[in-house]
Amino acid sequence: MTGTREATRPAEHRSAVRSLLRLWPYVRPVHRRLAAAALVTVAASCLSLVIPLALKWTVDGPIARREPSGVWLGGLMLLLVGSAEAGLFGLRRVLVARPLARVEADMRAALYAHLQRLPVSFHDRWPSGQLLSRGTTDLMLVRIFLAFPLTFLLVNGATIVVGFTILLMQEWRLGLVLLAPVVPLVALCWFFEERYARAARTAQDRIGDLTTVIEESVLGIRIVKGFGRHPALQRAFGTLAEGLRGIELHKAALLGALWALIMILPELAVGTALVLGTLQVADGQLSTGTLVAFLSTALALRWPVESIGFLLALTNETATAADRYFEVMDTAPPAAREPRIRRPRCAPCRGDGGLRLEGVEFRYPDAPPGTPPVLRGVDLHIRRGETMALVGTTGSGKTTLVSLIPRLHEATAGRITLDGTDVTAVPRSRLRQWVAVAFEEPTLFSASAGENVLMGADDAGEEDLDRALAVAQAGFVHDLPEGHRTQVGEQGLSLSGGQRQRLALARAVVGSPRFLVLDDPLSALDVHTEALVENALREVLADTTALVVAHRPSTVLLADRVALLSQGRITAVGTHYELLHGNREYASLMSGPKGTP
Ligand SMILES: Nc1ncnc2c1ncn2[C@@H]1O[C@H](COP(=O)(O)OP(=O)(O)OP(=O)(O)O)[C@@H](O)[C@H]1O
Repeated sequence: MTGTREATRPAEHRSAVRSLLRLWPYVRPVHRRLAAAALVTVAASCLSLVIPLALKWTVDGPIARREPSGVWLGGLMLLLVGSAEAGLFGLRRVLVARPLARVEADMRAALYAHLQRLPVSFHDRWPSGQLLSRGTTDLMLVRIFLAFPLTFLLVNGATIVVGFTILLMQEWRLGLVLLAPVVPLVALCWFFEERYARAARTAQDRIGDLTTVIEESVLGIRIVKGFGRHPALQRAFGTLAEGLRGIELHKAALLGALWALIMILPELAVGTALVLGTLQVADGQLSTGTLVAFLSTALALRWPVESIGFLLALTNETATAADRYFEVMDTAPPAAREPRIRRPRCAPCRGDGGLRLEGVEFRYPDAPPGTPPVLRGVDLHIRRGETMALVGTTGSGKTTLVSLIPRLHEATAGRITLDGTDVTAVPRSRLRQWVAVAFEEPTLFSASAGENVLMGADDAGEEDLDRALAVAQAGFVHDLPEGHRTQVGEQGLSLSGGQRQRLALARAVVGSPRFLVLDDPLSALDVHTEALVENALREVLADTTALVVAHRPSTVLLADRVALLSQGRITAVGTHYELLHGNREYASLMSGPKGTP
């Protein structure tokens, strides 16, 4: 269902640090807050190292001298240090919560805006679940990393350095014993990093695949139920989920092994230091207080050392999340082809009015190599104010051709002009104001019926809405419980197919566009409603240059002329009756299998 797509291709080799550094532009606005939080955390952690020193002072001083008042003072010191430590950790949370929510929101907004700019061909290639998981789970990982592992990697690193300095100053030989595991631990982390990164990448990609499957089965629930496909889908989903479970177990095994070794090596060192220290105390080379302080410091360093394992794991997962995020962000919207400077072949404007396609060629980017382009050498001129029907066998490239006009896809050769202006020379925002589209598959959004229609024009008001609903014969909207303010549900699924098509048509005509591109927009209507829509459309189309993909004679009759698309080229242009009598392929298309027009 999801297949091997460009989206799920893991990066060959990457550096976690380089991946994380790419987050800097988003973190920069809040870096002072994060730095303040890190400083507060360092202070809190260092305070925890003061506790063993207070213990040493109490053991070697008041306890050894049997002074109860001194013991109370030692207790008070410990209480104050502990309270200050707790207060500082609380302050850290306050400092990071708001700025990090900002970072996550900004990254998500940037991703969403970028997805809107990316061409349809990108969305054809990327499964929606992969994009969803990158905009949700991956960004959540980034926020958690900035809030917790990043600070604690720095803070625990600083605590370890300060702690070992104190240990070496107290008793350098015992300090070296505790430092001994550092070399094997570094080697271990290096070994672990690469393996864990690979597992983390696979797991995060699988989550994207699972999201795609869930989304597809929820959106296609009618087909799933209608064909009784739920057991098969359940099995397919189970296989994917089982695969993810296996990868998560592999990650847990890697993390478990690393954690065990990270815990055991320092414990062995502490045990050795305890034995050696006790011998030194027995020989009178070391005071009891110093040994207590030494061991308390060593124990206080347990958490910073032990936490390195899972902090590295979280860091790795975040680097993977950052990679996945930037894979989308790095996909540049295709640069608009420069319009070729050409002398118009006919008198300026007169011949160039309307919609003109010259030598247009198109090949889908993911088409198998060696296959011919879907469109090649397409020449077509629709005069200003004219309505042209586009007819062709199924799969001949009609939808592809009309999608080139509003630049949903970019023509790979040739040029398209609107009233003499090359479409590639017009900013997309203006192009979308000039050209309105409606497709056979009407797409509605989770909004009210009116909002769905008004999406077709920036400045349209209630009057335009009523006119557009009338043209599209979408009067049913007024009978909905809350009129045009009624919510139509996700993808408009609370409406019938014909109702959805009429709303999509109303959206196309609401802005009275100069150019209208309709891809078989009446296919779901009954004959009676289709005739009413056509009558109303005729009025709209009188002022508009329109290209209408048509399969049925009734839709073709809307048009002034008809163009026949065959084998990727326009092979005939004329009125419906001219082609019906003069072109066999057209006659056969319009008459159906029995050959009766
Ligand atoms: N995203 C895509 N990637 C690769 N090939 C595609 C893509 N979309 C369509 N095609 C191929 O392009 C060809 C033309 O498809 P298109 O949808 O334009 O045909 P059509 O004439 O509109 O068909 P119909 O009348 O059935 O709607 C088909 O062979 C189709 O398989």
